[in-house]
Amino acid sequence: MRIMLCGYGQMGRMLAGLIEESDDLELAKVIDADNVADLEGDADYSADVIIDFSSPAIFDALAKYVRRTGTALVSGTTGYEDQGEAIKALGEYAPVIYTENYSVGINVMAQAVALLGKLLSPSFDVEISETHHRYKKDAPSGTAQLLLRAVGGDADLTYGRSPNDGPRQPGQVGMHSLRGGTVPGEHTVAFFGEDEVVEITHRAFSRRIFALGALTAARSLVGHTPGTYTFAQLLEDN
Ligand SMILES: NC(=O)C1=CN([C@@H]2O[C@H](COP(=O)(O)OP(=O)(O)OC[C@H]3O[C@@H](n4cnc5c(N)ncnc54)[C@H](OP(=O)(O)O)[C@@H]3O)[C@@H](O)[C@H]2O)C=CC1
Ligand SMILES: O=C(O)C1=N[C@H](C(=O)O)C[C@H](O)C1
Repeated sequence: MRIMLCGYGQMGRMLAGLIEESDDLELAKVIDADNVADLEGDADYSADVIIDFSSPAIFDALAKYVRRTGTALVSGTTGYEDQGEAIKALGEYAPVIYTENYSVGINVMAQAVALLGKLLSPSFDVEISETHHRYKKDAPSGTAQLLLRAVGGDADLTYGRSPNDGPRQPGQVGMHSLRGGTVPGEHTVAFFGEDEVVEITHRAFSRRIFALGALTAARSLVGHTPGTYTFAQLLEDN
């Protein structure tokens, strides 16, 4: 399977290493900030799939390429205003998957959190916290927003605490971001009740889980007709 990588940062380089080590994968092209123009004109790198871990800034050029060539797209880039909705719309032209997190653990945690939200709301207050490495550009993380959707939170009611905020308002969901060191990604959803707390945490010990998840999605996506697929659907193929 021929893979075009968009973004050659921490994720892009890890994916390139895994492609190099594998027998069935081949690197067709690398697009980075300095050669985005390579996507334009009549360029076609005969890739079976594009894997994108870059920046929302690439979206227009990438979308044009997908519409023109119909190449399957696995996208994990976060920081989009609309959390990937525009990427998902490319499903009209190619098989597409967008998720803010390609780990199996977060996929299952989102389902667990949805159940806890249903069982514990509205009497329990919900707070979401995430910790990432010092280089991460966006906050809150895409995964924190995925978990907020899962727990049934309303984005208009999210807040971060500051000194004069006063008491916590009913129905609000706290979103808290910590940045430092080399943490690949930690997410906690806490449900605070009267004299009790339920917490569920996912810790990534390496970016490898995201890269392997993206490759699993890519292998599965390539056999599909145009459309938008979820990570859960593609995992079922394995
Ligand atoms: N869904 C998931 O499971 C995961 C998602 N992510 C997300 O993936 C993205 C990348 O993460 P990571 O690799 O750690 O970040 P890095 O900052 O290490 O890498 C980003 C790469 O994208 C490049 N880039 C920046 N702007 C553009 C552009 N306009 N066009 C093409 N390339 C561009 C950067 O180039 P340059 O260095 O020259 O600026 C860099 O090579 C982030 O949004 C992150 O949140 C990360 C891990 C897992
Ligand atoms: O930037 C990262 O590193 C990560 N970003 C994703 C996010 O924003 O949720 C996924 C993972 O947590 C790592």
